[in-house]
Amino acid sequence: MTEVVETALPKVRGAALCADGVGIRFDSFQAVQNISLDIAAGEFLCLLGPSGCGKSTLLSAMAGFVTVDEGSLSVGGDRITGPDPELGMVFQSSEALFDWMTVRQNVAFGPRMRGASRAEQTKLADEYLGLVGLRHCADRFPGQLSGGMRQRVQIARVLANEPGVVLMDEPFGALDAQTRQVMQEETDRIWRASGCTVVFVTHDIDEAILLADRIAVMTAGPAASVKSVYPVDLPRPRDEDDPSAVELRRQLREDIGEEVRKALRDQGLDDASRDAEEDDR
Ligand SMILES: Nc1ncnc2c1ncn2[C@@H]1O[C@H](COP(=O)(O)OP(=O)(O)OP(=O)(O)O)[C@@H](O)[C@H]1O
Repeated sequence: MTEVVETALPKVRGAALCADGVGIRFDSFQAVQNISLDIAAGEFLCLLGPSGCGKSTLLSAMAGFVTVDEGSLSVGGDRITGPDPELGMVFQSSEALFDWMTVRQNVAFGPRMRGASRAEQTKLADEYLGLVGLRHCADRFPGQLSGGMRQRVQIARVLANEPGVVLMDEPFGALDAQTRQVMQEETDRIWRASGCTVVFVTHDIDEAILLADRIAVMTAGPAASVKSVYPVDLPRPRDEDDPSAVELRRQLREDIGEEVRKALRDQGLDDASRDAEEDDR
């Protein structure tokens, strides 16, 4: 059980994120095309879609790491032209942490870079470590923590920059099933406490139903776009056995299954496509 320290953190106000007709190419390869999404301030949006459709590419463009070739992306009404303190990214791998720094130094890194005083750095780091339930680990090094704990440090480090939007690229993909479940519950709690807007990429339909306000399903690539957007009108914390959750899971499986089969057919893997169809039945 995570020991969560009550904090006096001000609610960080989420920022709205808007994609307007976004297209991204790698040389002559059109990865995504005509993506339009209006994500409200404080909303939790999950991006689901077949493997290789362009979820990470879109998320990286939202983070300002990848240039948009058509259309535009904006945060809080300002066009995204590169990395921006308003946009925080949590990666799948906790290798993103600095192994030679203590947990506290890792979380204080952003405030230090923006010139906060030493006392303010420590205060912010401890506040956010409290929020993710890891204040007691502040003096340890990342290598001394479990995978789930390292991911919580990553989340605290991003939140210490007080971004309006947190972008998460399959952050729990490398964790075992049990730790993953704990992290999903933690994410729900941390997101509500922080008030940030979250865009969360996942392969996992159940994870999306557990966390999202809305789920955007992408088509198979190349030139992937948004196929459908599902609101998740279920009370939190979510009950996966709620009949509405069961029905939503069925719809999402069908919707994504169609795209996976299309992708397999396009790759000439028709036998695999037939097998996938049979698995769905
Ligand atoms: N730097 C790059 N150069 C060339 N092609 C790229 C580059 N990055 C991604 N792609 C291609 O763009 C497409 C989308 O890749 P992306 O990683 O965004 O998909 P994804 O939906 O996140 O996949 P997965 O679910 O398997 O992680 C793929 O065909 C990939 O090969």
